[in-house]
Amino acid sequence: MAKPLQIEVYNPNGKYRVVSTKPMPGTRWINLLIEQDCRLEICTQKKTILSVEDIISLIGNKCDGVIGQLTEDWGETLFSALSRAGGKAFSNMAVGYNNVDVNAANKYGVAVGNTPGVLTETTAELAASLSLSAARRIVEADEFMRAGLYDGWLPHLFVGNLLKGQTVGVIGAGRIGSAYARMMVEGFKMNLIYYDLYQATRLEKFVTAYGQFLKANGDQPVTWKRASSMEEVLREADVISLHPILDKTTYHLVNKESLAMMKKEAILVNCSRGPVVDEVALVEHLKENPMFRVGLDVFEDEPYMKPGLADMKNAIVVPHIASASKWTREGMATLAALNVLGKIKGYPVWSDPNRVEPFLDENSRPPAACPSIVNSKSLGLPVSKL
Ligand SMILES: NC(=O)c1ccc[n+]([C@@H]2O[C@H](COP(=O)([O-])OP(=O)(O)OC[C@H]3O[C@@H](n4cnc5c(N)ncnc54)[C@H](O)[C@@H]3O)[C@@H](O)[C@H]2O)c1
Ligand SMILES: O=C(O)[C@H](O)CO
Repeated sequence: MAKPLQIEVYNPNGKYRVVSTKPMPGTRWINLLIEQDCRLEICTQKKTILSVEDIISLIGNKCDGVIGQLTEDWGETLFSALSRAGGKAFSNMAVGYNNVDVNAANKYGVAVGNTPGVLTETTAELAASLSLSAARRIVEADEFMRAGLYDGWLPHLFVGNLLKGQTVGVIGAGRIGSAYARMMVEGFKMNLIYYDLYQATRLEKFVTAYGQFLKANGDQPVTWKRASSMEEVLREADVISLHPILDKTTYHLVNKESLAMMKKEAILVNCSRGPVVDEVALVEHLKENPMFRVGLDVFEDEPYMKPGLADMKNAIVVPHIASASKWTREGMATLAALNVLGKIKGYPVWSDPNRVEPFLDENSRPPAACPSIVNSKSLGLPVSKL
């Protein structure tokens, strides 16, 4: 028989059994659960990615809800196990939920939570950092210094791209894509071209107003354009950042053909999900186009990189850290815990998952609602009037 996984138990006599597959930052989420009569079991096993079998053993015979991670495969097997154990709630500690089979959750009547909003600016800031680092070749220059290769200023040393006046392209102008666009437009006076299935009205208004402000002050105004196809963005933009969800329509959105449409000196940033980019085609493109640069937070076969990527000087790679600020990660833990708690308690679903601030205020009790349940309509869950 497999050895049981290590767990830490809080409030052993609590009425509802909630499992968290990982320790998460902060203590507020723990306190919120135990104050509301939950027995909380946190898996502390030193194993980064838990298997489906590991999670089945954590669920056991009686489990009211699980807080899980984006690295876990939440499909038919886990939802049926959770349902057999009496569970009615699961929440990812992430906004993206491509690791979750929502149809399977619907079949077993399990609510699926996610954590939107709290990570919008944090993730956009990382995308902006990667854009800048790629444009100004910061990682290459840092390696050069540390290798003791710097022997004096030279006119050609690490010459990169100036962002001001160039065009930033955003594919997927939702919460994070729009926040990133605002940063690049306002911070670096870039013009914007974006592609999304929906019009980003607030973003357009922001760029228009900022352009008018610049003009009134005698500066060159910034402009925006909603592209009618992704290809238009690829052809026109100097820096392109990917922020769509991962689904069938965005899998390998950037591939050999689309890379060939981009400018030879363009910068591509991906802080969405790895499979949005065909990484094998990207490695080839980086090899053939040394002036093309890329900043990646996510990878097609995470945690692995496709062969050759790590050798490319024109690639900056970081380990899926876009939401990694203390405040954000603590907030994500809180939202995930409140999704599970709210469903267990029979609370309604918060009416606007884009406005989750009331749940994050440490000085007041959170609203009696689930902050964000992605299958609330399918399950016919009531919506909060608050
Ligand atoms: N790297 C990280 O750590 C990190 C952190 C947070 C989020 N993410 C990823 O970012 C994604 C976006 O998060 P968000 O909060 O901005 O979500 P969101 O739902 O607000 O935005 C996603 C946008 O993508 C658009 N979209 C969907 N299909 C598209 C298509 N085929 N072409 C173009 N646009 C399309 C949607 O219309 C929407 O506007 C998440 O789903 C997650 O996968 C990654
Ligand atoms: O989807 C998400 O939330 C990220 O990938 C982790 O923050």
